[in-house]
Amino acid sequence: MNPVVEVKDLSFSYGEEMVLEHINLTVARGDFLALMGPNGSGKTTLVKLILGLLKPLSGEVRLFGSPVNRFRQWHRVGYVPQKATSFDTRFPATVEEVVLTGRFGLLGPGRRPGKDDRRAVEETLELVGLAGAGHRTVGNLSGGQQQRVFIARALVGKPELLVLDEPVVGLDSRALDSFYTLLERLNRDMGITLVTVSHDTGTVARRVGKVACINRCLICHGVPSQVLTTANLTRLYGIPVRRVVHGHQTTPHLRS
Ligand SMILES: Nc1ncnc2c1ncn2[C@@H]1O[C@H](COP(=O)(O)OP(=O)(O)OP(=O)(O)O)[C@@H](O)[C@H]1O
Repeated sequence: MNPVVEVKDLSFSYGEEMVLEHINLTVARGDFLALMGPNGSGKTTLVKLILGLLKPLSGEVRLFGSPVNRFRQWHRVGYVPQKATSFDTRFPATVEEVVLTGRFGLLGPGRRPGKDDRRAVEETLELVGLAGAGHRTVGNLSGGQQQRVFIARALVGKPELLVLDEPVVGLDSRALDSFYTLLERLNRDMGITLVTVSHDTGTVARRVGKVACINRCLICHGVPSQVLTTANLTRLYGIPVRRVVHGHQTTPHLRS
């Protein structure tokens, strides 16, 4: 079976500035992968290349076995972009309306949403813990609830791959915890392959299956307990980093 994502010898620059160099990465079906790295290390750029939103300088991206520039089955992919929740809070759309837009790819141009689409919205809101919130205005929800609305929008088309860029910015530790519990359910119970960008090394170490550490190059890639070593994290962040062991879990901490 084809991997869900294959990144082969991928390089990219914005003009003169090289942002990614010779990245090789494979995401298999059922993986829960976090892309980690300091600010400006190229994580969002890599996500955009994976989704075909940017064109590589060299190298290749394949989605479900097809070169991304020829890939057309976008209903198989859900995407929550970095700034999904930073909109004007006076924006009048309801939760249901926003989530319903996630069905448009499946519906095709000109077709109006029907009963099945509305049922899919209801089921997805229940899945993300927002049952009964369909008629609320998105701008009046908390940051964590808004985050779930945009995840619901990405999920409502029943994707096989969900890509999330910095999904936890601004969430407190309780919201963060329940957010990762939701991601684990999507991954484990529904078999959705997940790729998420994260800054939070502690949570990542505990909650995801694999990490890819990026700072222009791929510094390391694999199971968190094996690759988030003091040496790798120090290479990644360019400053000394220590590992703190809690029971069986190893949590890396940045030291300034
Ligand atoms: N549209 C753009 N034009 C020019 N340079 C850009 C553009 N977008 C990003 N960059 C630069 O490319 C580099 C990588 O940016 P990118 O957003 O991919 O990093 P990141 O790891 O996602 O950062 P962060 O963690 O801060 O979100 C940075 O130096 C950034 O300034």
